[in-house]
Amino acid sequence: MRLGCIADDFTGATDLANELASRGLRTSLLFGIPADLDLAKIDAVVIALKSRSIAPDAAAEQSLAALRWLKQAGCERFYFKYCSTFDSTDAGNIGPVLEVMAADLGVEAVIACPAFPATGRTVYQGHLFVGDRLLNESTMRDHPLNPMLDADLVRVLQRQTRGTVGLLPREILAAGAAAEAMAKHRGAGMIAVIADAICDEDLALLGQYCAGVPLASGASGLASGIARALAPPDACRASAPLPEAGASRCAILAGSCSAATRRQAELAAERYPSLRLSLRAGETPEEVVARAKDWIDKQALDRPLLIYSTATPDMVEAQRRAWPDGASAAFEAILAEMAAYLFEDGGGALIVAGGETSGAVVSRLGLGRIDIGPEIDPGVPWTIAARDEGPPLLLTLKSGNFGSDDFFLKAWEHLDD
Ligand SMILES: Nc1ncnc2c1ncn2[C@@H]1O[C@H](COP(=O)(O)OP(=O)(O)O)[C@@H](O)[C@H]1O
Ligand SMILES: O=C(O)[C@@H](O)C(=O)COP(=O)(O)O
Repeated sequence: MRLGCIADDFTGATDLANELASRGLRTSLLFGIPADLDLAKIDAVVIALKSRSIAPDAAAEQSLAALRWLKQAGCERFYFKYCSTFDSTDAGNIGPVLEVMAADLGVEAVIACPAFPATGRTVYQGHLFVGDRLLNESTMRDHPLNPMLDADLVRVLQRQTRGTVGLLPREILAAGAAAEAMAKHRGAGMIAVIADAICDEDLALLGQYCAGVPLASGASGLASGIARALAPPDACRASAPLPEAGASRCAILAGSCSAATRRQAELAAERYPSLRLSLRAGETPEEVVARAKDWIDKQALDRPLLIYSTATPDMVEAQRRAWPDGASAAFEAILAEMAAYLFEDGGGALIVAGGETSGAVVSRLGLGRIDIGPEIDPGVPWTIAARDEGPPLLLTLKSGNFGSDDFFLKAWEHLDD
């Protein structure tokens, strides 16, 4: 049974592929829809889209194209991966994408569960917690693109869908009555059902149910539960060894303004040469790129460089006042140019922090697929991107809110092991 997955951003896609690989599924991670691919030895395919924060129609259209490609590639079970903090707005894009995928597969009552206990995301009575806080009381309320102001996921998803959204409470799951309850939801014509899960055992139970139906959705925690049901019980992690990074460049490019990345960047700035980016009033992104290139040219390349636009909510607000015309998109483009300047000709090791930022960087570098390597922290592996010419690029796409405070330091230590 081959699993076909669509992820709505690039860090989410590596997180998902990392979980599937750690359950023993031989997983291929593709950026966009490939022209062709040999899937002979592949158990799971993840297509990464940059569809989280685009217009809902475009997200639905791209996801449908990916779903059709996965079907034709022999996948029989499908998974839609979104953020464990349910990043979306009242317009979408979780609801519109779910509806279009469900319609294409002819299914109702799709499970939606963003729980990922390894990173503190749990769902209880349909409410999403980040650590010990409700979602709307967590730092996600200040996200620059998708501020999350409501923790009641039934309500949140209902605002994004035409069909009705229901709830599968933990009590029913724990009593082994999920299949029966879901049959009733399907009979009632529900489009999606938010499922509770507060631990990996809940996700294993939910995964057993989801492995038997065509479509499920959530973060990488539920995908791991599904992989657990699909993989042989004695399977071990299916990931690639890291090749030598070589003597070439190392850099951290951070565009995430999430709390974890702010702490990580602060610590790394004490250790490595660092450049904080900002857009002054009246300045063009090209001028910022030129300044940053000058700075890079003056650095020795024997230590990682940190280049970041990471900022506190107050700084983001001030930045938007100084540069009201799309500062977020501009920083994505600037960091993508930095990646191209440093890594276009292959080789080296690059960490990118932030989902949208990763999408911009990977697209600028023209990477088509990567292999999953060893895990650094929950949800964040090193990956290996083969290039047409020269040595591969070692790449980490770090979700904004993932990783310990010393993540950036720890990631390089992995390469020295
Ligand atoms: N100083 C800043 N001011 C305004 N927007 C910023 C700033 N720095 C980064 N951004 C933008 O914030 C967004 C962060 O999103 P993303 O990269 O997905 O991070 P995360 O993984 O934390 O969600 C990006 O669009 C990025 O360009
Ligand atoms: O599920 C998660 O939290 C991550 O896999 C993810 O999607 C993170 O997105 P960003 O925070 O935008 O990097």
